[in-house]
Amino acid sequence: PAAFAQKYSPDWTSLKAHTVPNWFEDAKFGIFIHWGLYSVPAWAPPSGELGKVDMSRWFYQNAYAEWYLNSIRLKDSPSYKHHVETYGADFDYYRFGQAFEQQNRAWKPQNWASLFKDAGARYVVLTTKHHDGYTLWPSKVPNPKRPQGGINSPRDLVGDLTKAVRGAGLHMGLYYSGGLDWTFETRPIATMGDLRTTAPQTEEYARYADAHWRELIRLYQPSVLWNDIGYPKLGKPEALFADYYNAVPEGVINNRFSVEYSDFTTPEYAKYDKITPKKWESCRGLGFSFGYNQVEGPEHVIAPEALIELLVDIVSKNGNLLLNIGPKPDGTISEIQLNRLNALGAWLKTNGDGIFGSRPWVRPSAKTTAGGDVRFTKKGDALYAFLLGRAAGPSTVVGLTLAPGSTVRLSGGRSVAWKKTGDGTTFELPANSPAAGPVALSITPAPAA
Ligand SMILES: C[C@@H]1N[C@H](CNC(=O)CCc2c[nH]c3ccccc23)[C@@H](O)[C@H](O)[C@@H]1O
Repeated sequence: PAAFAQKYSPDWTSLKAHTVPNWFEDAKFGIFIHWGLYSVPAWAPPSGELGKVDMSRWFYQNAYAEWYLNSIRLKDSPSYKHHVETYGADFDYYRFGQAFEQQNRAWKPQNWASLFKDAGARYVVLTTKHHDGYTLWPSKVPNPKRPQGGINSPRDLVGDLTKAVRGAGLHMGLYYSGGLDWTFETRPIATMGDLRTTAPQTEEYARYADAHWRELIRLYQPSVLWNDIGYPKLGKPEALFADYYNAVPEGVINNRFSVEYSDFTTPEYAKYDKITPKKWESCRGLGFSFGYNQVEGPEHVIAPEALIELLVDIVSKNGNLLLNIGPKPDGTISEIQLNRLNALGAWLKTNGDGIFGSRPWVRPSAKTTAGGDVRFTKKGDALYAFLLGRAAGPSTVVGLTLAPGSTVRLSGGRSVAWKKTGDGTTFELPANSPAAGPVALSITPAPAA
């Protein structure tokens, strides 16, 4: 029997030999899931997107519903007011565990797996422990701050979803809040400075976080290590990374372990504006929150067309979109979130050929003479041009020159007439684009530039 090469050793030179596997490059679209005790109150002021709210206000009006515990520790926050009115001032946050554990008994993970598959997602990343310290798997690692327990899900939510997601042919990744754990540090965070000083740095916590990641890798062999908001300085990420890659050769590691090394970067409610050679993944909620927020309405949630255009833009620049869903405690998903997933899935069903398995072209974008936006991807000998907005009728893409005899098709196969003009190439698009979202054209052979 071939000896299993223990290929990686715990040093950066060895780890740098790891390359981003094709499955992650090809995947383009993943589903993030934030599910936990915070899903019970499911309440946050929809104050705006991260990056669009002044940091001096962000923590007091935190739009992230998964930050509920911190928000109710800030006595002049809208969340504290809501908490007192709804549960009473002396209702301890961790008592939400009873409702969460009772309600998720009804949850059927295969329903999520088929929903995400139909949406066109190729991988899933689930929170295993968020900042509140509650673990979504029955961890055997004792929490020294909770000797009496009550911080671990009795049901193996992580394992149940992993099995269902892999059964549907998707990759399974795991999120872990390495940087913050509010069972170790209970001081409220009102500023970015507090965020740094409340990140637990004891040897005890570093051992706890390392042991948790190692338990998760041993139990589930996740395809993605999605650590969040930093890692304790006394933690041993390089040893963790080497053991992880030896156990999961096609695994990928994100850039939030407080070390230089990563397989991919993780702009949050943000994206790059040009082709970025290092693999990246943009994450965001459908609204302003990752955890389910019951007060979010259509005015806070990204529109279907904007969501599809966001994915196309990110893919044209070498990124993936990790789109978050915030489920209710019983595992059901709100109508508006289902609506957006279905819109994206419907568009990808017809137009996904130029998305999945594609790579960036020589340039990511162009304009039409009508001022419309165009995004490019390349796959095999085809160039794909996505005309954003409701492109219809004769549309001229500026600066694009096709070789004579090139074939142009709409996704789904219908051929499209084209001609060279002074500005570029004019395509005779159908008079009205049937479904929402960009018109996708495949052009073979792909022009050189
Ligand atoms: C996927 C999201 N990641 C958040 C942490 N984000 C980051 O560390 C990068 C962006 C960032 C920098 N400083 C912050 C302060 C508050 C929230 C986000 C950030 C988490 O706080 C949030 O709850 C959710 O899990």
